[in-house]
Amino acid sequence: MNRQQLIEQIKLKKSFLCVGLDPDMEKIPDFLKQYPDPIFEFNKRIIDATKDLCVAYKPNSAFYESYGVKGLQSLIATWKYLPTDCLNIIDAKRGDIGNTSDKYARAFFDEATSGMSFDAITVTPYMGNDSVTPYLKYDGKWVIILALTSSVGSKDFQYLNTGDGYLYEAVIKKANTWAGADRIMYVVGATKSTEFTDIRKYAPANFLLVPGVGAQGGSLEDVCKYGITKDCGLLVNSSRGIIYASNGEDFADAARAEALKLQKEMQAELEKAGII
Ligand SMILES: O=C(O)c1cc(=O)[nH]c(=O)n1[C@@H]1O[C@H](COP(=O)(O)O)[C@@H](O)[C@H]1O
Repeated sequence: MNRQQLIEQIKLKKSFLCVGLDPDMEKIPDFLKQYPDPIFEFNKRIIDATKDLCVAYKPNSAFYESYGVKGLQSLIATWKYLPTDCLNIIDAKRGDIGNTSDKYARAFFDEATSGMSFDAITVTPYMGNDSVTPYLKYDGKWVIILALTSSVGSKDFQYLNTGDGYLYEAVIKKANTWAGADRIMYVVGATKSTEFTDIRKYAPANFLLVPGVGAQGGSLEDVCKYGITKDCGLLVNSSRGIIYASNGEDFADAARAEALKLQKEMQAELEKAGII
């Protein structure tokens, strides 16, 4: 899905919600465990219940890899099931030397090799240009670079003063030279909403993937106040707040209710910004 298609979906669905698919066997409802692939069954029902309310899905690879071969099978089945009118993001947070990054890019972008071809991947920029550019060789695919994360640990490195601003600012300035706003997004945590004004100085047009609302306590209103652009420019993710709204038989309905609450708030923000 390209930038224009993403913007169209945001306007059509009046939403910039990304649903995080972080399935955990200890948290999914017990009755699903009778199915041959409980994780896929869980995801399938979450997707069915939310697909008209969101514009993106983000499976986090750790929640699949931790179950070994079976987990990867669940991830592939989930990727195949994701609706084509939603951007699908693999949250893999990879970063390695060039030839290794080539392999990671194949793992997540090359269906003929791995059985999966996501639209976008999260990557860590720490190893620099040659660790990121292999993903950009895939036409039309997005690279989502960690800039300022929602985590407490963001202060350890991302806020280091380089003498010319914070390290996270240097990351954005440098990554902007690798590709434009039609190929690169940045991760900025919702818990860092006051920094959005600063980030918009360096990334005025890029979409920002914003995790951290819901379970981590970030405010959607503040994110929009400082981060929204004329094209919206935001994909706000919630994982646990939606998918674990209930662990009973009603889990999909409960997930829908939480997604609907966020979609309504997003609609109001899009109207306030004059986007719809
Ligand atoms: O890259 C991410 O998606 C990410 C970056 C970040 O700074 N913080 C963060 O929480 N995430 C991911 O976003 C999701 C947040 O999940 P919830 O806190 O349950 O909504 C998890 O999959 C995290 O790994």
